[in-house]
Amino acid sequence: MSLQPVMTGRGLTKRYGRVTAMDGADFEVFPGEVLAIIGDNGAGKSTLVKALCGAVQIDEGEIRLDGEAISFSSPMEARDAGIETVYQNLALSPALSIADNMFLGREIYKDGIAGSVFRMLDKKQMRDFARDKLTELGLMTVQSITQAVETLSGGQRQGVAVARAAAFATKFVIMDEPTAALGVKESRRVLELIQDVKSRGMPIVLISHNMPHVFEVADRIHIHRLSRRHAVIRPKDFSMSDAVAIMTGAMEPPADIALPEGAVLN
Ligand SMILES: Nc1ncnc2c1ncn2[C@@H]1O[C@H](COP(=O)(O)OP(=O)(O)OP(=O)(O)O)[C@@H](O)[C@H]1O
Repeated sequence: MSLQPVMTGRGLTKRYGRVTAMDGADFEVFPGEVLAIIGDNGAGKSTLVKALCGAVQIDEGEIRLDGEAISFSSPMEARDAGIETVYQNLALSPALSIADNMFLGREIYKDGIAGSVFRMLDKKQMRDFARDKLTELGLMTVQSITQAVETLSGGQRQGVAVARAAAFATKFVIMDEPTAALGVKESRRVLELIQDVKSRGMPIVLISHNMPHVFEVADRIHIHRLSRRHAVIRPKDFSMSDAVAIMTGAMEPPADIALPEGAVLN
């Protein structure tokens, strides 16, 4: 049996009035890999991942999840299907606790009438789950799970966002510039987290402008150029300057899309 992609996009097109943000873009992510997406400003990377996670609706093309054609009308639907997104601007509520943030929008209610009628939250279960997930990823350095997110450092907040995504994703996690706002030490921790999440078998799609970070963690690099996929390379086959040259059009892209071992494209 060949390795099948978790998600594929074919001919994805998105127009905003006269601007074509995505123009026949292809995409695929396979089980167990970190797929980085790079491209110049305005190349259409964000539009692509927004289409994959239901935040943008495509005008043309087809998206398949585990081989089934899907069309998410909201990020909530993509989340329900097992695709979690960690946004650059951290979609956390600062005033809420770590545990409450982890369960934002998917709170656990108490059993019986207390939950079904009076909508009482099962705070203990949520706290225990949040603590377990943060501990699993080596993130329980915070004093308490009931601590407000606004009291955490940028790196710790990013940790909570990654732990939340890793805890609930069943298909893959999308990370949009997860290290952009962080210092050197905090970025390092996030890169380790990416490796940890990958080692649990969860694929990651990582948008980043940071070439050293991309080359450190990616198994494959999807290069986006002029609103579509231009190339897919393996970091071990190319240098960072080659990747940038392909991205800017200064170097011809390789003829073939690099695939994980054992994978075929239909
Ligand atoms: N909501 C929108 N309305 C109008 N134009 C848009 C919208 N979103 C994106 N665009 C345009 O589509 C193109 C692709 O944008 P996109 O944000 O996907 O690029 P990007 O590769 O993620 O860029 P960056 O690296 O700067 O974040 C750009 O020309 C952008 O101005």
